[in-house]
Amino acid sequence: MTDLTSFIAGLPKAELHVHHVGSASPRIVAELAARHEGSSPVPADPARLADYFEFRDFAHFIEVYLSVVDLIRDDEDVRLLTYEIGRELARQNVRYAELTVTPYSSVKRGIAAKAFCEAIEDARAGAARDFGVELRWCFDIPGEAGLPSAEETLRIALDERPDGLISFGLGGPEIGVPRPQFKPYFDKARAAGLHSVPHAGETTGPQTIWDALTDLGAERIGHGIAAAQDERLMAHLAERQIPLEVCPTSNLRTRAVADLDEHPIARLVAAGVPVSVNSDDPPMFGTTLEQEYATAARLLKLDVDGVTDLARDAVRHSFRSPEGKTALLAEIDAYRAAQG
Ligand SMILES: O=c1[nH]cnc2c1ncn2[C@@H]1O[C@H](CO)[C@@H](O)[C@H]1O
Repeated sequence: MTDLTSFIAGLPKAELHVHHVGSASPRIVAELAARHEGSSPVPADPARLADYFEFRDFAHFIEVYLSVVDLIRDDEDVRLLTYEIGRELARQNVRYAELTVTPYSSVKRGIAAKAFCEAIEDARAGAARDFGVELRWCFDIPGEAGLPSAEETLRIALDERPDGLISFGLGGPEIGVPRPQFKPYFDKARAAGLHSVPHAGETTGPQTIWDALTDLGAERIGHGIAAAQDERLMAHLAERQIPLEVCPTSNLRTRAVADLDEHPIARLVAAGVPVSVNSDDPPMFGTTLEQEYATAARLLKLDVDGVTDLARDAVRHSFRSPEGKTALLAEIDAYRAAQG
């Protein structure tokens, strides 16, 4: 196992499903909380954060998530947070990451859209220069904030159009937030050349995934684990090669699954559904991308070659340029070959 752990650590990787604020390190969260002590429920002591990040259910997780979002008050906070995410990804040998960013939440809290986009782009340039990691953005609609947030997210995406923006998403709760209502916004985002990557089938059943495919033109599905409850849907995803972005520990920690051993990833893979393995909100869930690879290796009974294939699949499912994909695949192959 130690061998596999160190193999995973050194493996060049792509991360396709990781949230911006959900990637803030405990040190940064605690620092921000200390700055706003008295006005925030978030503990200013990093040692107490683990308890704070203990979630009763998905709704509680979103409540806690938004309390951390509340700590980010200006574009300097955004710049620092984003740059530090780049550092942590690079530490794990992630070369390319699609980061889900929710501009609406920050704009609503008083950061101008232009300043927000400049901050993430500055961090993107800094992360490429200083850490050798390529960051790309998925701007997501926070589902709980409804259609006004969809309107505003689309407006920011199209008016600001930061260089790193490649896709349009939909996050937050699924219960009480039907996907079809967001169709007009996804239509416009897709017409403008953005890829469609909504969350679906994380906390509700397969119908939500069907809706994401039919109404939102999903090219990949965030989570999508409920597909395992529907043979026809799994066959459809396999036939069309529509990948799921699977985040095992997240599903455990938000209590979408009761036990990792009950996680449907193996059933999905057995049905031929393309999957990548991702970390979602790593410090909040007490995980890392490396740990997610190790967990997937255990659940899928993978050896070094199987884990290498997982890394390759994430690159293939990504929206990186063809040259970028070829280069990263070659780097993965060279790493595998050098390990004997
Ligand atoms: O696992 C997740 N599922 C859905 N949304 C999530 C998850 N992790 C973080 N967010 C974030 O929750 C906020 C509120 O909608 C959004 O910012 C979304 O990106």
